Amino acid sequence: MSTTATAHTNIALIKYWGKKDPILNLPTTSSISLTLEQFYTQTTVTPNTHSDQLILNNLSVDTTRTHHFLNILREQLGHFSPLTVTSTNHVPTSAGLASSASAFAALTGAVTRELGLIRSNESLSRLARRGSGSASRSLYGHFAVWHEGVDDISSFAESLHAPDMPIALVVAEVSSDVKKVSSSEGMRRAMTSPNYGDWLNQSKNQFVDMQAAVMAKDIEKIGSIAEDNALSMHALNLTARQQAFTYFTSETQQILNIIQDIRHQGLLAFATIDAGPNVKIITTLTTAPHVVAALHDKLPQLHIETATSGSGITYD
Ligand SMILES: Nc1ncnc2c1ncn2[C@@H]1O[C@H](COP(=O)(O)OP(=O)(O)OP(=O)(O)O)[C@@H](O)[C@H]1O
Ligand SMILES: C[C@@](O)(CCOP(=O)(O)OP(=O)(O)O)CC(=O)O
Repeated sequence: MSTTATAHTNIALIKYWGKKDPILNLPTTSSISLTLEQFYTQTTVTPNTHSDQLILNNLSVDTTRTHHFLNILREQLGHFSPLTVTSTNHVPTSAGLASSASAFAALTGAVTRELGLIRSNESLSRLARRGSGSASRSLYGHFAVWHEGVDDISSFAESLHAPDMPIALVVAEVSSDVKKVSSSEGMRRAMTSPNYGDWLNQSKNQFVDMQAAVMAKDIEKIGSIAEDNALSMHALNLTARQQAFTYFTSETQQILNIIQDIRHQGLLAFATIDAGPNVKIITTLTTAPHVVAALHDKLPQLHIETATSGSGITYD
């Protein structure tokens, strides 16, 4: 007896970068994301008689975070026996490409189904949030919104019910090495920046503007707001009072410069960056090949993949 679920990663256009409650994973801001079709996690859970185990990409790996999360699910859903979690990430792990988002969404779905429970995606999003905040948004396809909320009940994600649009995300993979500063630790440091309060206010306005841009299918506006939001998030890391840091490498900066150049040449291209050096370029389906060509022209070795809007959680 086993159950399999597949969830796609999502890229935040309005970022989650700070926790008002680290135990419940309550964020300091509401966030908006785009789910990606080409990057996903497939997870199978099988009961065993020994202990929780995680087999990730065919390797037996450290189970601490998974075990901790399964215990939260036991608390919330009722006791269940130890599980062998067999998971494949079709996305680099721990490289700021949101493997934890698809991972914890898929795990939440698989466990709930295995227990024979039928829960709404909203309720699953609240559970997934406890594993990794960004996972709350990965239950949904296309554009999702995670409402920051004030407690466990009110902090959930839902679909934005956005219209279809020809949006694409060009992922420039600078490095798939495991990052040195985890998202949780990065947020903790960023919150010590003297600019953090201003960032919260700015994010509130950008959240409203982003929703309007998404509903208007205005990809240029979506890109422009997302780039502003992301760059100011990374400015917090640099200005942290405690252990200031950056996820940027010289290649990250080079890619940002190329994006600026091609934008001046008239191409629709805006950058967003998460907890790692990789750059995701928001563009249109027809412009994406030109963005890829411009990047390869200057950086021939760069690993690039183009992603499109993806679907919500599915079960086998
Ligand atoms: N398929 C999986 N099943 C269970 N746990 C996973 C899986 N994939 C990743 N994880 C857990 O998530 C951690 C990676 O999460 P982390 O938030 O640090 O990085 P990320 O998700 O790649 O990047 P981001 O900060 O953009 O979300 C891994 O160390 C592992 O504990
Ligand atoms: C920069 C981000 O990608 C941060 C994601 O952080 P995580 O969701 O990985 O953090 P934890 O809740 O501590 O697991 C922005 C975002 O996805 O909103």
